Amino acid sequence: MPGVSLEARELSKWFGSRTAVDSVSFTAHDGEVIGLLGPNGAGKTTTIRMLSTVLPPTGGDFSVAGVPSSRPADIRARIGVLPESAGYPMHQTGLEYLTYHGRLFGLSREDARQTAVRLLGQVGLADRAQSRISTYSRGMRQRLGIARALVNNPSVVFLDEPTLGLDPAGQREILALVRAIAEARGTTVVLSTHTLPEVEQVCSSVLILDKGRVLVSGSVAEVTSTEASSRQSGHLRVPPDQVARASEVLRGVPGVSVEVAKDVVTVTSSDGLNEALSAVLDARVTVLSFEVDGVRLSDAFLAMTRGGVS
Ligand SMILES: Nc1ncnc2c1ncn2[C@@H]1O[C@H](COP(=O)(O)OP(=O)(O)OP(=O)(O)O)[C@@H](O)[C@H]1O
Repeated sequence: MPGVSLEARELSKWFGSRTAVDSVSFTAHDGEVIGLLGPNGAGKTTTIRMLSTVLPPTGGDFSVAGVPSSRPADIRARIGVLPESAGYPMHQTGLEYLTYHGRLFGLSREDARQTAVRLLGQVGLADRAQSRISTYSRGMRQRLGIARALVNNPSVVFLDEPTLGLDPAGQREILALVRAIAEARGTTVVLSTHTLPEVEQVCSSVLILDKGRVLVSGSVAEVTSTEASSRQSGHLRVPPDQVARASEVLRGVPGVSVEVAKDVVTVTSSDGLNEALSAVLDARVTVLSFEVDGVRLSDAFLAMTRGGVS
């Protein structure tokens, strides 16, 4: 069983009378990629800023690799951060930049340089090590930022919207990198995003925030199955001359809503679809096919935040 790398207990932050984060609790393990998901203003960045010791919590506490939040300097030695909008010294090369940060963490000149070379290789920037950062694309700068977050070999890495503003290829590269960091190094990655498919692709667990509160947390599979059990849709294909009969029968089943497009009848029910299908068969309608939708995390998220996502 992997060890606990991050534990937040009732973490809260108020700005004046505004509650940005409200009693957030969760646990993350070594090698886990945990997605912080939520609409604008949900409290994702504030949560990351507290966990990375930039902002003191108003209430609650947390620990990183067993180090309590009352020791922020020791926590900073064990974490890496890619902030939402990271700035870079454009005149430096990638190699100089990472070497400098290695030195800040107390590495010798030679160790810092070796670490920088290794990390540049890991993030796919080996061939641009000697180029000035000003010549890097946005995706390359994000990868450099991730390399910087790994300089001190952290237990936990926080990535605040790492794919924001990247094209699909750039997004894919970052997500592959996130996966590699968690798998190869056993690092815990906390990744905040608005982009739902991103969580489905790369995260093992998810924390959905809305208005500062945790709406739901758990593995991606658990969160989607919670939603799946509460609402299900299926697509019924029948011969064209039986579509009207099928939809009439289905409209008579309690709790079922029906939409018809050509010869496909889409059935949605909060009580499962067995009763709807039985009613159609009892009415001797010929069923050519019946396909139940898989519920995606995006459906769960949209249902839970009532559409509050861009
Ligand atoms: N320094 C601050 N002073 C006052 N209010 C703040 C401050 N920082 C954040 N807030 C408020 O806290 C709430 C949560 O903001 P936060 O930036 O954490 O959300 P978010 O989920 O990261 O949003 P986004 O996806 O837009 O980045 C918002 O209502 C925001 O206006």
